[in-house]
Amino acid sequence: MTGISADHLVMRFDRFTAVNDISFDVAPGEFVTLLGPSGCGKTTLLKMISGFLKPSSGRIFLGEEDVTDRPPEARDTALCFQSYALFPHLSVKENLEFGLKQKKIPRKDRSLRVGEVAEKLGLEPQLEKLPNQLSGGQQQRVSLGRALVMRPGVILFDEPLSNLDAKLRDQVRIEIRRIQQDFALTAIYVTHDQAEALALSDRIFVMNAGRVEQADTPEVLYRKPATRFVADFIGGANILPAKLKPRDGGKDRLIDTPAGIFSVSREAALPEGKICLCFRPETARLLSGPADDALSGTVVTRAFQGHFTDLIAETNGISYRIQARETALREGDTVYFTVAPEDVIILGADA
Ligand SMILES: Nc1ncnc2c1ncn2[C@@H]1O[C@H](COP(=O)(O)OP(=O)(O)OP(=O)(O)O)[C@@H](O)[C@H]1O
Repeated sequence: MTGISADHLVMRFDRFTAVNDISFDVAPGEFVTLLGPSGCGKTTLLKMISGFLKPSSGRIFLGEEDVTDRPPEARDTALCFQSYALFPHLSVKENLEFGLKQKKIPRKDRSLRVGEVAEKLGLEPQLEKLPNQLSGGQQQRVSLGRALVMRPGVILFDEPLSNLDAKLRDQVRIEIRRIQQDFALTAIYVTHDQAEALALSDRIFVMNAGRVEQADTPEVLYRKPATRFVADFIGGANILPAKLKPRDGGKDRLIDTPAGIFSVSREAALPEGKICLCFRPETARLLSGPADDALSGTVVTRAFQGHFTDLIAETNGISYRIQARETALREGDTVYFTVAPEDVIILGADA
């Protein structure tokens, strides 16, 4: 297994900096997702790792080896991307074999590898078909298979599921994770779909404007986002302007927001300067009526979602989302709720 390290990577296109001083270590066998909005530099970073782009400055290591100046074919990486890029005139088997032939792998070894990968991916019945005789999911699998037969130490994915419908996306996503583990591959996966990132990754690098804002496990990113951008990008977050109440001698700190006064544990670190308060919609606990420490708002919209009901409520012109397990509340009703101090996240307002 091969780890990946980046040391102060920068990519400039003329005067525009697409990747701005990124350093990281990915452990052997780790599954890391690059997540961020369109244009934040995900694909550029992936292309530098695979060798299709040479960084303006900085170094890339695969294992112990500095590969910065090596072309893609001399790196232990394989790339799998969205437009399946299969050769239309070659059968599935020939498509799978293509890279192996180019690498002059002997015939016997080629059929062994193709057989193994076809079996793992359930492609054996399709081997003689042409790509246009396959479904989108099958084509994506061939594309994945083509990368896997090369037995790379590192596999790189660029939005591999974006051409698939929602159901198939779920299936292939599970397959990708299983295959990555079965083949003990180190994986870097690019997406702007946060649900995909949360479900797949050991760690997610949340990118914004050419930088990594936070690199952490999905759980930490969700529960302890380091910046407002991360809180907003990962999961639904209610973000409210906030001020620390000056006279708060009790067990918890009191935070004043337009939606009411929240408590946050004294242990929670408070950033310098202006702050904002964040809570996740599902952490609001509904009360049956007014209570001492209750927050309240007017229900503006209600949307039944099956296993929960989404309420958009408003207080003093600020709206926020609450996810209720079960509720009879309707538009115009008053919702009373609390958020436990440990579920309240305080962030710098400017970050
Ligand atoms: N060859 C290039 N020349 C000039 N600018 C480029 C080039 N390649 C990328 N860029 C710019 O660099 C920025 C990052 O592009 P990149 O493709 O890495 O974004 P991304 O995060 O992968 O976005 P998306 O999710 O839309 O694919 C964008 O603003 C893009 O316009």
